[in-house]
Amino acid sequence: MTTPFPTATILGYPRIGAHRETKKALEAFWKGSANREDLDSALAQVQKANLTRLQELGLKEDYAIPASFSHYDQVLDAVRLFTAVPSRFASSLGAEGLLSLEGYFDLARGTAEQPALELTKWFDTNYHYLVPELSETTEFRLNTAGLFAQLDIADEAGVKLRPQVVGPLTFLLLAKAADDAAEGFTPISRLADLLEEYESLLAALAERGFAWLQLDEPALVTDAALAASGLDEAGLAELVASTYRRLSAVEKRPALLVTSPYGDLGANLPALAESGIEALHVDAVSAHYGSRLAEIFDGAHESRPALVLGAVNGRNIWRADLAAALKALDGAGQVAAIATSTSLQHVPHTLTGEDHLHEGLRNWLAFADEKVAEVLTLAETLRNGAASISAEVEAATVALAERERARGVHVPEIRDRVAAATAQDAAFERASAQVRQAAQKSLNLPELPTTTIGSFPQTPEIRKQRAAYRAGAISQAEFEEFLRAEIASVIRLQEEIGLDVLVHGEAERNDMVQYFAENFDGFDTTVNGWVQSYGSRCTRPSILWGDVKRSGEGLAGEAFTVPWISYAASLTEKHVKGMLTGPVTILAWSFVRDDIPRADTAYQVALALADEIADLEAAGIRIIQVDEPALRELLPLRAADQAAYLDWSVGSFRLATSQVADSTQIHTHLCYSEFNEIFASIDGLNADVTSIEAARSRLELLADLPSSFDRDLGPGVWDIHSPRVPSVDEISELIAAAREGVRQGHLWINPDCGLKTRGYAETRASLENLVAATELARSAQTTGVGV
Ligand code: MET
Ligand SMILES: [Zn+2]
Repeated sequence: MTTPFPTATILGYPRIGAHRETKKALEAFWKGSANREDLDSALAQVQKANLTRLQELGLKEDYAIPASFSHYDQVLDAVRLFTAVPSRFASSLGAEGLLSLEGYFDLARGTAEQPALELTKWFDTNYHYLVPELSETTEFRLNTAGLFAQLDIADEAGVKLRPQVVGPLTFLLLAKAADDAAEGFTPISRLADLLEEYESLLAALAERGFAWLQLDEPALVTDAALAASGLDEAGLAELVASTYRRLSAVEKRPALLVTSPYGDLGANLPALAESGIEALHVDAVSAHYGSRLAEIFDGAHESRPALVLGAVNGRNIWRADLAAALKALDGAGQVAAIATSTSLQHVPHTLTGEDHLHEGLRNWLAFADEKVAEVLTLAETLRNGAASISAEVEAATVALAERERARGVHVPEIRDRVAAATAQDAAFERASAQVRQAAQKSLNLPELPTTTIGSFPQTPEIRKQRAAYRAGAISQAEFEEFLRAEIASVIRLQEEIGLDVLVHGEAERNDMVQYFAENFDGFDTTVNGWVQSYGSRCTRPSILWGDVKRSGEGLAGEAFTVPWISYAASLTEKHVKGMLTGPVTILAWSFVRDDIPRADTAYQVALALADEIADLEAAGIRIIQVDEPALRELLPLRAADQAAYLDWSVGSFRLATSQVADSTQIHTHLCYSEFNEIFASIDGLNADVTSIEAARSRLELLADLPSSFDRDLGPGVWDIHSPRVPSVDEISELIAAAREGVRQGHLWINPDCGLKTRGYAETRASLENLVAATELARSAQTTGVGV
């Protein structure tokens, strides 16, 4: 264990490829248009290109580059590495009882017989991992094939890669009990068994001559780890200490680096520091360790791990304030290495090619490659002192000062408006639910009103026309003409089906957040700024860099959804919903400025939306939906921080929606959420009607609905994530369940989510069944049967 830890490193690098080569290779393989050999060679190329680039950038020390490539997901990699395969996937195991790459894809994507492992959010990021399913009989077995294949590719390229694996505690704390596990089984109860496999892994790596291993333990910065382990803070810290004491006691092993991205280790910090590991990474960006680091790493303790300071933000896209980073470095005690705070998997590859970005913006940014350079710059000071990087510090300081002064970053009128609005309670309040419900009787809605969530199928034709418009092949007028025809046909379809509250179908929107980014000041979009969401799926978040208002003249700017909604409304006697994306979701799915509190940005977005809502109302639209599918996404990992977040997230929704007439009905839509936590949020949002994803769980969530709940609710009765058409009977059953749970007169009938990923055939058939089932339920209600 004499190889020193490199002085500069990253916790992980994007694996989607600079031009999404990984995505393309995987999807071609899954489609059958490429064979395994094609896949392997395409992905080896991506990995080699990444290594070459990182070395060129300067990560040249041995073990500076982690083995962070993955064919799908890092947690699933650990499932394969330890053969932690649930029995329902037994047939995906190969002859030796191990998981091949093909079997690995079975777990990721599901098979004809088995749905995939559950996909869920990775801490408070927009990345999603696959949830391991364990039981008391899961037979762990070490299978190094996948990990070694990656290390071999690096060997060929002459790079000494640092093996990287999800740590044992995080693996078990993120896992869930398999369906066939005994009542009361908890994954963490398998720790001792799993550690045997980690011990074998250490031996196998030592055998191959690896001097370092990175074990990622982000679960140790969350309060969810307490619930998952059933321990209190001290109990968990003791478990952490004993786990790593045990691994450190393995005789022939690589030195251990334990990482703790996304937050504060709390009591687990001293536990890890005293456990015998050789290096400990802390996230010095999202945690404020203050003097706690210096107390442990002050140089007097020989037996302490090397401190790897995560000083460069790995998950935002802003250029580092190097002067501030130097200060943090100064206060941290004896720092052995500089790292990113998290893996760089959360940011795009590079700024190279993003030349169209607004004015100075490019100079304020750092994507993955630029962040590597920042890490190297800071690491330089470990050898040569702070003065050695004074030119770089100066350049960063100048860029930051320019950013602060740049046009649009600080718009006094917008700041004043937010300050004035948020100073009054009235800006967040509406009349009581009862008063509103009385005023909304004039909407003349039937019992059990039917509606959809907003989008209709985004057909290949729509995508083709949008691409033609963007490429300049058709004019704006031609494109708009096309969109109007599309809207007319969506309205006609809904009238034929007999839905009650109609939508315009969102054909003009490429994406529910980017569309707003394009119509607001303060945003910019990238051409190639893709980040992995899960597996081969990538998103291209917009960059929220300045103060926000609607684009166009004046502080209020110009309406942009109104022309489409009004056009749709002009084609029908029925109500057409105005459709907006809420402030929290706009923030959650964008890269957000780091120079002012998120709450302030959320309130700016809220007021821009309030302007659009006022214009929709003025145009005669009486039902307005503000979607907040991401409401819970940014929820802090530590309970102590959650109240402040809920205050501004819920507050910004209310600021956007509270200035309407009592007779205007505000809807919201929530999906991808933890159901048990959701009703308090729904109440807080103070919307009149909430549609919520529920079909897959067969409306289980209604069991948690408080009896005092007196708002309207539309639990989804059609799972739109699959192309299956639900029968009238199936929908009737769900409606019956919904009527048990929701107060009479307050139930809406709708699908789970928007229909943009569906085709028209299944959309029409499913909605017809939904309307038929609703009519059956209505007649049962009037005759008193089944109520
Ligand atoms: C992810 S929530 C989607 C809501 C949006 N209105 C749609 O129908 O697509
Ligand atoms: Zn949704």
